[in-house]
Amino acid sequence: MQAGTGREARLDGDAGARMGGEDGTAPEAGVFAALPGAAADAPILTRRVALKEAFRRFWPLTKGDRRWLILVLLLAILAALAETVAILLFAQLTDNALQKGSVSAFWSPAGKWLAVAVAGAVAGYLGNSLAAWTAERFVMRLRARLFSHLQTLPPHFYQRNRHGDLLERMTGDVDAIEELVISGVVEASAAVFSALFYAAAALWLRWDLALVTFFLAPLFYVATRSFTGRLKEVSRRARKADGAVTSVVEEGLVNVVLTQAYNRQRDEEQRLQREARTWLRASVRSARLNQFYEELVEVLETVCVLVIIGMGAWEISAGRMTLGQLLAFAAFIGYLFPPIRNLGQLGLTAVAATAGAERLLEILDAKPSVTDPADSLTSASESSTTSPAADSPTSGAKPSTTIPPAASLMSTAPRRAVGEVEAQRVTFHYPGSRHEAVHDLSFAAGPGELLVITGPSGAGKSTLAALLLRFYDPDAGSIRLDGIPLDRLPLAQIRRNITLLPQEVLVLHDSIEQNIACGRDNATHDGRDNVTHDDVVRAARAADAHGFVSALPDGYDTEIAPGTSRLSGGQLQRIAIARAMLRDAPVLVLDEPTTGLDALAAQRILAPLRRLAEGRTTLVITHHLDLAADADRILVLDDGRLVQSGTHTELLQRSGLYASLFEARPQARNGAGRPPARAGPSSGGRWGEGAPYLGSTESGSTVPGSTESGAVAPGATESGARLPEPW
Ligand SMILES: Nc1ncnc2c1ncn2[C@@H]1O[C@H](COP(=O)(O)OP(=O)(O)OP(=O)(O)O)[C@@H](O)[C@H]1O
Repeated sequence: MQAGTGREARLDGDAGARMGGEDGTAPEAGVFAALPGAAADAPILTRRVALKEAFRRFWPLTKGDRRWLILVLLLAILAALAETVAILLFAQLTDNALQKGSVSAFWSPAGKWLAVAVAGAVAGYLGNSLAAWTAERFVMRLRARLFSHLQTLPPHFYQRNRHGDLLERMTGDVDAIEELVISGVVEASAAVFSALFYAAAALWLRWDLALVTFFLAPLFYVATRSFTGRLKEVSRRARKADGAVTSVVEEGLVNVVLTQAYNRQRDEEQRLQREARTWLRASVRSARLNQFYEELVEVLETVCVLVIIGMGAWEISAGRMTLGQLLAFAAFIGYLFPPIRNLGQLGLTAVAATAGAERLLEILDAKPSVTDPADSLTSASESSTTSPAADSPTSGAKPSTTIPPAASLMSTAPRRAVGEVEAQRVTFHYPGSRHEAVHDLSFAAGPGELLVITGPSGAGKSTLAALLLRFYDPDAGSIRLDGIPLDRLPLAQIRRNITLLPQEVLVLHDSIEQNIACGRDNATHDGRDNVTHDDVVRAARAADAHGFVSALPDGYDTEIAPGTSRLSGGQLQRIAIARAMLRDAPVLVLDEPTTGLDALAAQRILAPLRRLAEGRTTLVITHHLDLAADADRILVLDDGRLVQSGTHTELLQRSGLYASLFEARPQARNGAGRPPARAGPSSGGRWGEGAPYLGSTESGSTVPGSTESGAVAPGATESGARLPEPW
């Protein structure tokens, strides 16, 4: 509940200018001044927000706590009233007890003074405690609101905005808004009431002297006004500088391995120093401005006090005033200064907080790229008879020929889809980019089918995965699940039925058990509502993860965290497979499941992947063409277009991109380009199961040279040096 000087003291000079360009953060406003809602398409843009608008946008968050705010105000009024009465009692004591030297005249006013002081102290204590509680609740609510909004924003929003800056917005800027909306309102109201009481008491004592003093009040106003503009600018830059420093620190921590491996410590330190210098300049400038303002107000107060004492001396000498009255009058005027000074300071704090408001509104105004369809519940019956694609504004596709009854999928209740996936003439470009990442792409896949999607880097494979999960809607064409366009399905329903295994295994900061359990919907971070330990172990066994997890000292309770995982890439991949097993969705999208794994580790995840894919519609995005050999169909993409489709054998027979990619793969370049034979009945299925060097499985077969615990057996290396054959 401080008037904000402490926070501003951390602010900076010219961070904004730098951040606009080189370091990839939000540019200054000017030509970039953004329309509300446009921010998801580009780095967050700065839109100037007036104090009134900032207040209007955030005030609704106080709903539910407004009665407490009123109580805080009443307590503040009570405390100010107690202070006023105490000063009057002090005047009484001076005149009746001190000046006359009468001890008997001391007790009554002294007793009253003590009672009033205690009442004031209780009111002050309760008021401040309640104010702090309300303020923190506001902060929690605002942070939750921001966090939940951030979670709806599309992947490119995070690619284009620095995480550190977003973190700073979630912390520093949220605090600034609290100072504006809660502390600001409470302190300003308390200051107004205190000022009114003291002014009224001063007028009551000597209205003529009081009026003379009040004439000096505009001086305070002028002083405050002259600082407002400058402080707002410095605060705006400082908030950005805070974000830049946090970003550099966060990126430094994430990239610590790169930093150490490439001896980049000095570069990183210099980067931090550059941002810190910018922050330092703003911080010092802000502190100087605030201090200058404080000192100016002190001088003005001294002028006022000297005027009062001068007038008081004249009045006492003329016998028109007692010493007690003069002291009380001086006290009231003296007490009047802090609330007035507070009001001025609060004005500056509020102005500074608008810089934080601008940064938060930029996030809140960024729109998710996709939302739940408004009519997903009501249109269930209609969608079973006509093609919803026909009237979908985003769809340029022809109506689907067969639309199955879809009511179950259209409902928000978790229902299992059959798993028919169909893309119809899908075209898409990323927001802010002119290049079409996917162009006129069509394909279909059903349960039990394995589709491999391959192509050179940048061909649009991962984009297709993003479209399938409906992170984005196509610009033209449609993607359907069980015949229903994705944009007609609730998002939760799509993601319940289509599981994505992204390239990079995503890990929660939690136990391995929870990292697997979170695959099931509503399995909370710390609760296991609908997942038992046995479920987790079963999934881990099927993913060939149980062995190495059990071998860890803390087993399933072993804590892992993003970026600091104690597990190898292959082990993490198997945790992700166990998670997907538990999720048990009818459609699977595997984006480069073997990325970053050496040949042996890649081989070890094939069997669990095969078990995972069983009976599901599986789309595997991969450069790893040995995975493609057993696919039912291979789609070859190039520059967003489908250029070839067929089985491995068919595509090899036709010369074309697939054959070139297959020939160019590392194993082929090493002179071992023999395509793996399609698994026959004896080998038991797809993806090389039954190959002699296949990784160990929970059923007990063991890979030569490797152990289930992840340890490397004698004579073999993790890099697969002993791998007998290319696969
Ligand atoms: N967020 C984005 N904003 C703009 N363009 C993007 C974005 N993400 C990808 N692209 C572009 O879309 C095209 C397809 O990218 P995509 O990541 O889908 O390729 P890919 O085939 O998965 O590549 P890789 O095999 O290297 O992962 C590329 O030209 C890429 O530059």
